Amino acid sequence: MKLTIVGTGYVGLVTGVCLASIGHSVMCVDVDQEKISQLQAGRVPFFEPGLEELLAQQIREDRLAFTVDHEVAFAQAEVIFIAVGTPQGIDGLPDLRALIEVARSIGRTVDHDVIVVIKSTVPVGTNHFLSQIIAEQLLHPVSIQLASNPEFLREGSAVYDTFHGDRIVIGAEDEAVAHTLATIYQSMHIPILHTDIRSAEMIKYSSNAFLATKISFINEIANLCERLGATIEDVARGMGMDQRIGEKFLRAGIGYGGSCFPKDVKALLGMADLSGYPFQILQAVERVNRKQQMLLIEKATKRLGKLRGKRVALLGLAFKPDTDDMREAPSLAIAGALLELGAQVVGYDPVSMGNARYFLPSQVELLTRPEQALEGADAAFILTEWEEFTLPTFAPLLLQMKIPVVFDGRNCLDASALSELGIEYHPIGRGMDREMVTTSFQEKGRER
Ligand SMILES: NC(=O)C1=CN([C@@H]2O[C@H](COP(=O)(O)OP(=O)(O)OC[C@H]3O[C@@H](n4cnc5c(N)ncnc54)[C@H](O)[C@@H]3O)[C@@H](O)[C@H]2O)C=CC1
Ligand SMILES: O=C(O)[C@H]1O[C@H](OP(=O)(O)OP(=O)(O)OC[C@H]2O[C@@H](n3ccc(=O)[nH]c3=O)[C@H](O)[C@@H]2O)[C@H](O)[C@@H](O)[C@@H]1O
Repeated sequence: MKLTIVGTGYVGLVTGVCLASIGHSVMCVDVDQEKISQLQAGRVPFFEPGLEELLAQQIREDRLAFTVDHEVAFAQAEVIFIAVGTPQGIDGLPDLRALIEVARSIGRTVDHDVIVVIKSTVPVGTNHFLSQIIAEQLLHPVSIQLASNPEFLREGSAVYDTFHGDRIVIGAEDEAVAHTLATIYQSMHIPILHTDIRSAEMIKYSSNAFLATKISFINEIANLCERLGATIEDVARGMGMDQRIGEKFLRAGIGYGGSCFPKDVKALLGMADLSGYPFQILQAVERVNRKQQMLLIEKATKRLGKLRGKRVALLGLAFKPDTDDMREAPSLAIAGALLELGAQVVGYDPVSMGNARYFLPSQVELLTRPEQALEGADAAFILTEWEEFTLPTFAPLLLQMKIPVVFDGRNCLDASALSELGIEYHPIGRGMDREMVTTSFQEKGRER
């Protein structure tokens, strides 16, 4: 089919490239001329494993093209997918300006019947709202039907996720529209769930909010494990083996970040608020996440005393490995808090140094090699579980520190390798003082 994708961010580009690779003819449009020029030259403007190879192949095989001209992009389209950003607005709710702009442009431009699919994550009711905007702008007597098709890919494994998704959700009021969309994805052999539009919009937010809840929950269990002398990895494994719980998203750490969980949790809280329903669990999820981001600072202060004047090396700045995305990365809150405490902050990341310079305060010194960041440091914070930190070649670099003390916010280092080198290691959720906690707790019981 002839498909158009509006917006060439993560979702738009990955969707466009993947749909081209299963044989559709795809035209991508973006307002960012520089991005489009890069894409036309076969370059992906962000770090995403496997995407550039697939992009180049689709361009070569003439199934994928790019433009900044909406008229050109819409001219042949049978289905238009909208995947523009819906960033958090000043009131905490998603900013829908880019979507509204695209809806107006579709209304003014399209001169044939077309299905418009909203892929962007949007508050419940937005599809309906956008269909009104399109209708207000229509210059031609055509039928434009809307559908919701939320996206569930993760950055860092976006291409894999697109071909191996657990489900494709299609929100459409019209059976024929749902059928056309199902046909587009047919060769991916992924289960398709057809719902009404509002439920599809809600599935996206509830899924992200539930995953964020899982993370805050396991982080609180980890904090308790430290106090009660248990080990979070064993606890998470034991919980996850119960298929009703599932093993995924039970990695304790310094909290979730990224362009979606923080914003989508806020948006769902905002929607609940506007409808007069206090969403108490989700309020706690957000609070726990904010607190968890400060955990390494608490641990370092306990171990080293006041951090004023101390040199702290932040290793890993992106919000997770295999991406250079710095949006809402825990490193931002941690660096800001350390600077406020008067610490000297240095940072290193294998791929996100360019974005890090743009997102982090200028007082944070960025160094191009981990050993440079570690040299003379009083503390090292591991903030992203990049593979290079887990290799045997990494641990000896920690000996460059003033005193080698590591606070691992992702529990990704090998504790026994560090101990052999005489490096002091502070992971998350691994209780050390089992005896003391157990006896004091049991003694209390005996007293009763
Ligand atoms: N990043 C992710 O992993 C995921 C994002 N989402 C959702 O998908 C949506 C898009 O997210 P990202 O791809 O991260 O966004 P992004 O911010 O990386 O990219 C958005 C793109 O839209 C373009 N754009 C803005 N206005 C435009 C217009 N009028 N016409 C054409 N292009 C326009 C921008 O120039 C930009 O290239 C958001 O709603 C997000 O919540 C959903 C699942 C995963
Ligand atoms: O709506 C979105 O944009 C996307 O948001 C997340 O994907 P993403 O943000 O790319 O990354 P995740 O792998 O989900 O990680 C998010 C954050 O949670 C943290 N995390 C994840 C898993 C875990 O067990 N523990 C944990 O702390 C990560 O470090 C990261 O900071 C969802 O996983 C996707 O399904 C969804 O499409």
